[in-house]
Amino acid sequence: MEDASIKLTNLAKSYRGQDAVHNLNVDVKKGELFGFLGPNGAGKTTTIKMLTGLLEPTSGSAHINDVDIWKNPIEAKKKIAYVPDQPNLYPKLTGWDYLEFIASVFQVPQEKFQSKAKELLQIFSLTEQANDLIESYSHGMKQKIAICGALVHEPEVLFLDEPTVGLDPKSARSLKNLLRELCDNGMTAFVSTHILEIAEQMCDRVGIILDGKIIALGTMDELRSSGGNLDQSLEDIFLELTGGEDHQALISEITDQGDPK
Ligand SMILES: Nc1ncnc2c1ncn2[C@@H]1O[C@H](COP(=O)(O)OP(=O)(O)OP(=O)(O)O)[C@@H](O)[C@H]1O
Repeated sequence: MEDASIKLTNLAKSYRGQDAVHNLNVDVKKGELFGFLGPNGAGKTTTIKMLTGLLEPTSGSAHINDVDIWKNPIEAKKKIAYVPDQPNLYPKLTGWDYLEFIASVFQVPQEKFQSKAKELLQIFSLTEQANDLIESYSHGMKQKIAICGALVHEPEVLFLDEPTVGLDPKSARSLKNLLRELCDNGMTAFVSTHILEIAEQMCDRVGIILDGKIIALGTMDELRSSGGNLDQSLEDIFLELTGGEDHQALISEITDQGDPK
């Protein structure tokens, strides 16, 4: 694929000899909003950590806009932002100071920082709390300030791990709209989520990972037509591919057996 913004080539990780992620080969195009789905323990976080320079692959490579993140980490990390599912923030900084700190690390000019920070705080309804200490923020507010921090330096590629967990519906909607707009303007987003409805609504393409292997990759239409049922929802496709329906049947069986009626 031309213009791959994120390129995984035979990317693999094993923990103490146990394979967690097997030879992944995926290209995500510039400007694409890519959804990365999979059941618990499938290998999503392991993959994202390898792509963001936090976990060294056992083999293979990961490129961000043609820069190998493991061979040239500083250059690659200038291009990316990562919001983990449990962001590590500085509790004794105010929201504004946190954003200013991130912007200074990425050498964002002061004037640009000021307008970008105000815009992001406004989008996520945090303007009034900008001068409060982060330790006083709720879980959702912490999540939102972490997202603002990720976007304040206008990354070329954004990685989000479970971004809507903890967000209220208005903030989740703001995030979806903002991601769409940023990707339409050329940013690439790699988003792991369990919320299939969100992936279905907002992603250009999705990849489904199971036991460390990509088992489906494509647009919603491509996934539906490969399953032979054009009316299928992403939830149906996901459960079918990941064996969720079998588990569901098993759970119902056990529950029914335990039911005294
Ligand atoms: N530090 C570690 N040491 C050993 N095994 C690990 C480690 N981290 C993850 N694993 C294993 O690697 C596999 C993939 O885990 P990973 O956290 O990447 O999954 P995930 O898809 O992000 O799951 P979840 O949706 O539950 O967050 C799992 O079998 C997990 O037990």
